[in-house]
Amino acid sequence: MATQRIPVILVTGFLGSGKTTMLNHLMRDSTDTRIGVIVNDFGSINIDAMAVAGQVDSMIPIENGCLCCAADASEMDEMLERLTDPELRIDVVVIEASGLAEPQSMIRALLSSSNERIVYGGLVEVVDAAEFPDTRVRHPELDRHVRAADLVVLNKTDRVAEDERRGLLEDLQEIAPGVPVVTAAHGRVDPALLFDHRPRETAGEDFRQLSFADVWADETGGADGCGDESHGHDHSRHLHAAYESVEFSAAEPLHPRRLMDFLDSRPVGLYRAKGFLHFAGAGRERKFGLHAVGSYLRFELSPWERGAPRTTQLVMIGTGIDAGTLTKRLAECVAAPEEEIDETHMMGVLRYVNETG
Ligand SMILES: Nc1nc2c(ncn2[C@@H]2O[C@H](COP(=O)(O)OP(=O)(O)OP(=O)(O)O)[C@@H](O)[C@H]2O)c(=O)[nH]1
Repeated sequence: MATQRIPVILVTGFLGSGKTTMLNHLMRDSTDTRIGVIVNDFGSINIDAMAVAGQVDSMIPIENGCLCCAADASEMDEMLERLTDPELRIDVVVIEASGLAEPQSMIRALLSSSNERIVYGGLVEVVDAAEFPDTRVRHPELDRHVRAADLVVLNKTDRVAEDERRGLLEDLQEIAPGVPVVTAAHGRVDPALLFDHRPRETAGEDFRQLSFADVWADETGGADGCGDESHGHDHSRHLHAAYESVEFSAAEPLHPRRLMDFLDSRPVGLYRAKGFLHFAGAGRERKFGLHAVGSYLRFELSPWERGAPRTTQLVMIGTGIDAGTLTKRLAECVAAPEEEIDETHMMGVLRYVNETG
């Protein structure tokens, strides 16, 4: 008899490429599908989980680390066990990996899962059209990630000119011949590309017949860059081996001008910053979502949740960043109670407010 198994889809992509944005779009656009989500944040404050919460049928956040390493098969199994509890009636599970995860390690963990209620549903790699050429130079291993994908989403096409977009499509075809690529702005892809609107009858058949050999095989010589002694991996080749995260929280509101000074002179190694800001003065009534990716900076405004504490929570991710200096500089952005802060102090911030966000 055919078994009805729940597809598990992996969403990977470098820091800030738009994974959470796409996930939120998918959830908004798939009201007839019950989606369970596992969100893996690299830092210890769950910014991504906060951005996804409320839209999803069930979610398990995993913070501080990279699922590709944290998840040996049994750990991954435990999380999937919870999400695939028949009582939750989940149709599809989406795992949003951290921006530094190794896709192939995650595929391997999924394929070796002993959970009989799931089936590997494929890998979606989100590519940041604006940043990819530079990021690829710094991290040639991204090519391997693209090759592991079943679908590549070339996101942020609104940030590149038409000829750049065409050039990127050609590059992606060269890197991963035959892997389908869809272009998107703000992660708006058709959910049907990722999952059926109703649960599929798999009859034991995988979405894509990936074998262990596929997962291990790679043009770079067979390794996926992951693996401890016990299964022959070398974690030092993982993207996240070179990155570190620094968290900052403050209960007291920030001075908007000092915060902008900090952001304008952020160290080059600080590639990604995200979180929520609580400003003193004219901006105090709104929650400012902060997103920095490379040189890109945006604030997304939203109301503070009723009854929720107004605080600042930030995660910064980069290479060669000095935690002590960053924390000290941010602490200096906290406004003193006697400081007068008016609209003019907010002007630097408002230049980066996302009108569509
Ligand atoms: N202009 C533009 N901005 C985008 C697009 N997609 C996402 N963004 C913005 O890019 C920033 C990062 O997006 P996220 O969805 O948080 O990226 P992510 O891949 O989940 O980030 P990490 O989890 O930190 O790796 C946010 O400010 C988004 O609003 C897009 O297509 N165009």
